[in-house]
This record gives sequence, structure tokens and C-alpha cells, in this order.
Amino acid sequence: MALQSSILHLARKNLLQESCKQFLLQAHGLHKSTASGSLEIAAHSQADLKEENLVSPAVEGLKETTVKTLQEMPGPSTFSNLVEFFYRDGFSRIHEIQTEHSQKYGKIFKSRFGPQLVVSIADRDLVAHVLRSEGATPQRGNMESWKEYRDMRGRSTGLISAEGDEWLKMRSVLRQLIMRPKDVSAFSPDVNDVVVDLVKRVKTLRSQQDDGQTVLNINDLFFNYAMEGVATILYETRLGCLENEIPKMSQEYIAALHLMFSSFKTTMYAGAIPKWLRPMIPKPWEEFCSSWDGLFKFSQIHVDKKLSDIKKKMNKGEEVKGGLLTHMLVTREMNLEEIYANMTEMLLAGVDTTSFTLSWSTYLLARHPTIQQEIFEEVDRVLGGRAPTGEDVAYLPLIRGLVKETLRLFPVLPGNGRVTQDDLIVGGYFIPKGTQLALCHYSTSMDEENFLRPGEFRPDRWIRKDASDRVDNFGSIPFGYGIRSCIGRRIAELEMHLALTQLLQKFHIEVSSQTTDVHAKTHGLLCPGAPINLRFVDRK
Ligand code: HEM
Repeated sequence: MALQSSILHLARKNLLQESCKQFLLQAHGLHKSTASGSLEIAAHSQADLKEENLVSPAVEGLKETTVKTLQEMPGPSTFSNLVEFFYRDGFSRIHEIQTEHSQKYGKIFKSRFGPQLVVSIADRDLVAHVLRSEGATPQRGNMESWKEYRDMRGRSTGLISAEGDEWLKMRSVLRQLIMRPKDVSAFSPDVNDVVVDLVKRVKTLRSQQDDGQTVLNINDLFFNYAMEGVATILYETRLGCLENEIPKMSQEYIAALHLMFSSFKTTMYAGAIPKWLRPMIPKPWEEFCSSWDGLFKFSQIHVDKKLSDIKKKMNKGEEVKGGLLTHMLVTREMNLEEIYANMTEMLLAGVDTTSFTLSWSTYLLARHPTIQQEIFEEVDRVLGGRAPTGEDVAYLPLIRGLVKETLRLFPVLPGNGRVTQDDLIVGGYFIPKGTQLALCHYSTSMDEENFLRPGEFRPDRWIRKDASDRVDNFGSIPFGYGIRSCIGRRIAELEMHLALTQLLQKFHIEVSSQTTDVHAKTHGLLCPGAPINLRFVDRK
């Protein structure tokens, strides 16, 4: 009864007519998914639906249909979750658990992590429905520890940690600058300079091995490349991460970043160590704060230096020209603290994500020499030996397919979070406002309903678009979708496309005999569970 009255209230507010309508369509088996992922009414005209009373006001429709409550939703018990996560190292297998649980409990299920209830959604259309129902300021959730640190130190939040209007304001500024491929393509020459150093570094590292061809733990190299690349764009400066001797300041930043991720699990994922426990277990929180201190300090030094250069130029009456940071400092659409915070958070978000994807891409190429040859031939046909630019990428569909396929098989963020900002009906369940949702991207990426033979590495599936490969829909959305999706997507793509193209132009990539099968593990992000060692053999 209580549920019925809240549904009526919801319908009266007229907030979720669309979601109710879609639920009704689903409940009556009348929807099918289009290639673009939208829910479409199959074989029924609007008139047919009117007759069936389906497009009549949501309230009437709901009277006829049973909407289930969260209590009725299946899912693992709190105890089995505890065993799974704390005794069977479930944190590093979160991506696999998504799939196991969705097979066992269905494509929407609930789990409890201590006091936190999480509703997981492992269905392409339901994920689409949730993301399309988002309001103006979607909330990801679980950012309390980030916020607490910022409040404690009097720092601003950045895009990742901000919510509401504060987030919207910063997002509006940044999206004008780095969301359009055309704008980001202008950074191609700078990124290509970094790629030149990446190739040099490959040559140096392989010369240090007995066979003269192996680069050990390729992710270390790509980590430094990603950091150098993203800093080139964000700070308009080179950090020297691909040099033989990495400057001390950059080394300190790298250490802070590693510390950040090692304390990530305890402070963020597990819902944070409760404050009252901190005096007894102080180390994780102390490490978390000290890593943030290091990250902020690094950004602040670079931002302040740029600001002082700009001031000097202005004082001399010279014209101030520059890239992203210069623009932000001159226009002051954000205040200085907001600039520090966004530079810090974007650098943090842009390093491991890109480096893990590059590690997997090269690993997959090495494991699939025939596919590698096909991609190389495309590159060779389009570019010959010349270095690519951002604009060239449009003519390199297999390079784009390589990155998409890598991110489908190894989505860096295997799941994403949302806190519902209104009551919502998803998959036939009533989900009250304020519920934490987990969108299971790994699971949908590996679902054979979405991708033909999902375990296979086939970059060309993104070009051929077989009916059985639902490439245009929400099966694989590694950068998220909509207004709160990844703001660095175009930067990451540029860095990865340019690096992979040039590595293929220069080298034949092979698996080293020191590398066995590498599986993914979740450590905050989905990363290689063992070092990937590859051979870079010069192409004739
Ligand atoms: C392979 C590379 C990358 C992947 C797969 C990736 C993926 C993602 C995902 C899934 C989200 C969450 C989206 C959502 O909640 O809907 C996200 C958010 C974000 N990413 Fe990325 N990312 C990558 C690279 C980057 C880079 C290079 C930057 C910075 C230059 C960056 C900056 C951000 C920021 C600031 C957010 C928060 C956006 C907001 O809340 O408004 N990412 N990313």
C-alpha cells in the first residue's frame, strides 16, 4: 500500500512519466532495443498503445502492473558479501563478481556493504534507461572521503569530487575547452613530441635487456608516457617522465599517485573506514591525506609558475598566448582554488586510465599477430611513414576499433556509480531517491547478448557492425555516457591513437617469453594482474 501511494505521488509529480512508460512497455514485452540503444516500441503504433492504455497517464498504467520493492529484489546476503570481499579477495575480482552475481541473481540485484545498500544493474537497456533519466547534475556517490580532505585543508573540489551547481559550473567551463575532438586535435603536435620520446624510451629500455628487444613491465613505461602526455596538455609543460633521470618533483608526484591508489581501497571503496575507527587505525587516512597533499602541491607549483609567467608578460605589455591552463588563468571563469583542484583531479584521472589501456592494447596486439598486421597495413596505407595527427585518426578505423575493443575487454572502470536523484522504476523495481546504483559495465561488455563471442579480441567488430555486435549501444560505454561522462575522453583518445599508431609504424610487437597469460584484477581500476613484458622488434 505504501509503495502504491509513493508511486502515485511520483506520477503526480509527473517527474518520471518516461520511466514509468518504459517500465510498462518492458513489462508488456513491447520494447526492443535499437542499434543506437534507444528503447523503441516494436510493431505497435502510438495508437495501438493508446488502445492498450499504455501511453495514458502513468498512474493509470501503474495500477495495472505490479512494481516490486527493493525488499523483493534478489541479491547476495550481507554475510556472503563479507566472505566474498574480505576472505576471498573480492575487491580485486569485483569485475568477475559482477558477472557471477548477474548470472546468479539476474540483471538487477542488490548487495549490502555494511550499512550501504547498492543496486547493481548489469543490463544494457536498463543502464541506458538510468543514464538517460539523469537530471542536470548527476551524482556518482562515494566521494565523502575526497570531500572531507578538501574541507579539512580548505581546498576546492574538482570535477570528480564536486556535486550539484558547483560541479555544473566547472563542467560548463571545461567542456567548452576539451570535449570537442576538433579542439583536442590541436594538441597533436605536442602529443607527438611526447610520442617521439616514448619511442626513444622503448629503444633505451630494450637495449638494457639481454635480447636487446624486451621491455619489462610495459605499464611503467606507459604510466610515464600518459603522465607526460596529459601534463603537456593540462600544464603546457614537459615533466621529463620519459627521460633517463626523472626530475625529483615528478618522481615525488608519481610516489604520491601510487600512495593515493594504495589507500584508495580502504578510504573510498569500502565506504571508508568509519571516523571513529581512525584513532585506532590511523595509517590509511594519514596516507590518503598525505598523498592528496602531494598531488595538490604538484599542481599548485605548475599552476603558480604559469600564472607568474602570464603576469610577467602582461606587465611587459606582451600578448599572452597559450593553451588550456593559460586560457583558464586569463579568463578566470574558475577561481584559482578551483583551477588547482581541477588540474589535480584531471591529472590523477588521466594517468592510470590511459596507461592501463595502452598496456592492454599492446598486449592484445602481441597476442594476435594477424590482427596486428591488418592494423599495421591500414596505418601504412593511410600514412606511409609519416606521423599521424588527430585529423588522420578519422581515416584509421582499425586504430579506433583497437582502442574500443581494448576498452570493451578491459574497461578501466569496470563499474560506475550513480546516486538516484529521484524515485525511479528500473527493471520493474521501485528504487527510491538516494539509492546507490552500480552500473556493471564489465558485465555488459562481456555479455553475449551484446557482443558476438564476447571473449574474442576483434577490433574490426567496431567497423563491420554485424547485427549481433551491438556496438552502438550501452553494452560498452568505457567513458560513461551523458553530461557526467569522462571529460578527458578526447584527450585520452588522442594520446592513445597517436602512440599506438607510431608504435606500430616503428615496431613489431611480440609477447616476451617472460610473460604468461595476464589476467585483469581490480585495484580501484581494472589493471593487469601481472607485469606485461613485450618485445619491440624494429620493422624493416
Ligand atoms: C582510457 C582513458 C580513460 C577512461 C577509460 C576514462 C573513464 C572515465 C569514466 C568511466 C568516468 C566516469 C564517467 C561517468 O560517471 O559517467 C570518468 C570521469 C572522469 N574522467 Fe576519465 N577516463 C579516461 C581518461 C581520462 C583523462 C585523460 C582525463 C583528464 C585529462 C580524465 C578525466 C576525468 C574526469 C575529470 C572525470 C570526472 C568527470 C565529471 O565528474 O564531470 N579521464 N572517466
